[in-house]
Amino acid sequence: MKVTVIGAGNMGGAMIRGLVAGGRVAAGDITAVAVHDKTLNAMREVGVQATTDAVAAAKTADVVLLAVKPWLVEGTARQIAGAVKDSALIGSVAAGIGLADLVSYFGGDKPLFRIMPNTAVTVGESMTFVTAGGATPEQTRTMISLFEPLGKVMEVPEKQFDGCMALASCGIAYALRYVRAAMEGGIELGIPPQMAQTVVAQTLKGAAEILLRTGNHPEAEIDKVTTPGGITIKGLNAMEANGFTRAVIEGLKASK
Ligand SMILES: NC(=O)C1=CN([C@@H]2O[C@H](COP(=O)(O)OP(=O)(O)OC[C@H]3O[C@@H](n4cnc5c(N)ncnc54)[C@H](O)[C@@H]3O)[C@@H](O)[C@H]2O)C=CC1
Ligand SMILES: O=C(O)[C@@H]1CCC=N1
Repeated sequence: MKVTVIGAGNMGGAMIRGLVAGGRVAAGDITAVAVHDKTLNAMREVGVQATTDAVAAAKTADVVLLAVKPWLVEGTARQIAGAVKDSALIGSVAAGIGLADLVSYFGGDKPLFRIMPNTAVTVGESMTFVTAGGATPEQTRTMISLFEPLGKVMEVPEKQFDGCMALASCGIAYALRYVRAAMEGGIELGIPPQMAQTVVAQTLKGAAEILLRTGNHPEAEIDKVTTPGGITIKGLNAMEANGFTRAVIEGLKASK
């Protein structure tokens, strides 16, 4: 299977590295399309082919993934639309570009996908969403299987896509901002920054593992921590008095 990724920046580059590490596609069958020499060279170092010629790279591909900024998707799509094979799976990771947009660029007779990973593709722990349009179940399975080595994958209807993107693709930044805030609090409490970072990251990892392994509601797990009259409930109440939950909800709702 030949995979062409157009745009090898933060997300495209991370996906390519993840695909190579995932091993479901041979590095030599992956082509990165980029515009800058530095990016082309970085991609060649990963072992994939690299070119500036999007049309040529699209022509031979079984899967084409668009990973340019949203405002460049239409131009890039229209540039390659006549070149892609009829059977090629076409995916876009661009925020805000819907299936209807992709149909208008490529036509309605192609297997089209919206794909939304997050930057944890770099460590094989992405939360990736896939929405298919005009694709057979087998084609959808093929697209999903490409991303499975990069983390967890969920197929979702398009109406859930933007909410999922806010929770996971933007959400990884929100989780990291929590880490930064916690580190700053830890430093006030006398913990050195690097140590605070390790402590907070491991604590988040532990919290995430509890939820993923048990499926328990977070509040059930919080109850196990909050000793009546103890110190955790004082901390939680002080955080809520300062708008913690409200700030998270408003931030997610603003992510569109
Ligand atoms: N950064 C993230 O966490 C996520 C980004 N996305 C989506 O991924 C897409 C790319 O975002 P980033 O990687 O963050 O941006 P970026 O700016 O890091 O990468 C885009 C790359 O595309 C290249 N490019 C521009 N025009 C090109 C062309 N005609 N041919 C080939 N390459 C071209 C740029 O030089 C750049 O390297 C966006 O549409 C964004 O919505 C989706 C999920 C998460
Ligand atoms: O901030 C953005 O627009 C992109 C899409 C999801 C994560 N980063």
